[in-house]
Amino acid sequence: MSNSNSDIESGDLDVDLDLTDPVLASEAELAFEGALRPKSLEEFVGQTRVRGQLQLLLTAAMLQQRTPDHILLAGPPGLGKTTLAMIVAHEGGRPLRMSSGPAIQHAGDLAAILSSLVPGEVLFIDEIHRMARSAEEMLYLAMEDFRIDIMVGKGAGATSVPLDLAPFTLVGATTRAGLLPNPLRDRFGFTAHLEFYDEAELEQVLARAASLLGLDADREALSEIAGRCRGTPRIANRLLRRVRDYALVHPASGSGRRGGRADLTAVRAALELYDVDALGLDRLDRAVMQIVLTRFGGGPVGLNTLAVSVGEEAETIEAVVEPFLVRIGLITRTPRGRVATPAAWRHFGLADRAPGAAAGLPIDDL
Ligand SMILES: Nc1ncnc2c1ncn2[C@@H]1O[C@H](COP(=O)(O)OP(=O)(O)OP(=O)(O)O)[C@@H](O)[C@H]1O
Ligand SMILES: [Mg+2]
Repeated sequence: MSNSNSDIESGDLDVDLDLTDPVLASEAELAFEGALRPKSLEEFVGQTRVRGQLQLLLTAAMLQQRTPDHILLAGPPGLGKTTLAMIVAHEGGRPLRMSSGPAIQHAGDLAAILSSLVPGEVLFIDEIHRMARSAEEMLYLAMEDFRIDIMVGKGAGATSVPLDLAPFTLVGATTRAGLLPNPLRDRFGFTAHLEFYDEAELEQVLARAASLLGLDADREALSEIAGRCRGTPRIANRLLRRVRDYALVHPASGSGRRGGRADLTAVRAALELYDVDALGLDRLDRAVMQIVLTRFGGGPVGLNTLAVSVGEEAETIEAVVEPFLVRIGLITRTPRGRVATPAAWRHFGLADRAPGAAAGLPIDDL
């Protein structure tokens, strides 16, 4: 936790803000997210490679007046998958139908959606790895031939009736591309792998959001938030909103725009209050790291053991917490489990307890 000259003690308040779980986000947060979503590829910040690839695919389809190929968007939560799906529809002037894997639990659920698509429609299936297996098989045929077979009747008298579908573009999103069966993955014409954003890109995301919120935030303030949002635009926007709240409640001297004025002091105070440390680790990240470091002496620890120890789903640890911890070099994945790096021991002020420290090795040599 960084020092701040705030007069607020974060320990006095029981604030439990989940910065990563979209399911726990309040409706207000979701409305806020929607309002900040870029509407075109041009407005979409960063992911230069994916943007170029998508642009080419969409433009080629437009030139030939056909529906674009199916697109799979893969990557950790909050990096812009839903936003890109909406952009694909918007850029081509096509209607968009939104569904999700957990909502498709029977082949019939999918048949109902597919048979009601209009020509050229974009069908977005979020969390596509959670779709029922029977629906997955129906989707193979639908993606390839724009056709499905509907079973009529039961038992020995059952027959399958083919049904032609309107040509459509499937946009699938997944945080766990590895869980998709190969036949499904292979039927996408293009897979976009979204990467975490760098700080310069996050500053752009934040500058855009601040201006939409009418918040007057200086460069230093935005850069501080950018360094603490785990490479994730959703978290950047959410932290910015907390900073905006802080700026409204503690107006700095001098003028501000309608949404208030935020400087470095306000950012540090707000983020300290919400328990976001200098690296952007939140409570869950820190809980995971503490367990690896203190209970398991730095590891290796298996994913399931870790999940049980912090009382979280293994899936959350694997999809939400771990990719970031690996990316910033606090843990590494080994065949025997997760292992803390020297940087982790240092960040948590435990360098003297690191394995080998007693032997007098400098921590960087461990
Ligand atoms: N490249 C970007 N430029 C600007 N804002 C972005 C960008 N990517 C994402 N955002 C913002 O981040 C928020 C989250 O993005 P989005 O909902 O698309 O993420 P997601 O990948 O679908 O996450 P999940 O896996 O949780 O569904 C949106 O409100 C959007 O405004
Ligand atoms: Mg999404």
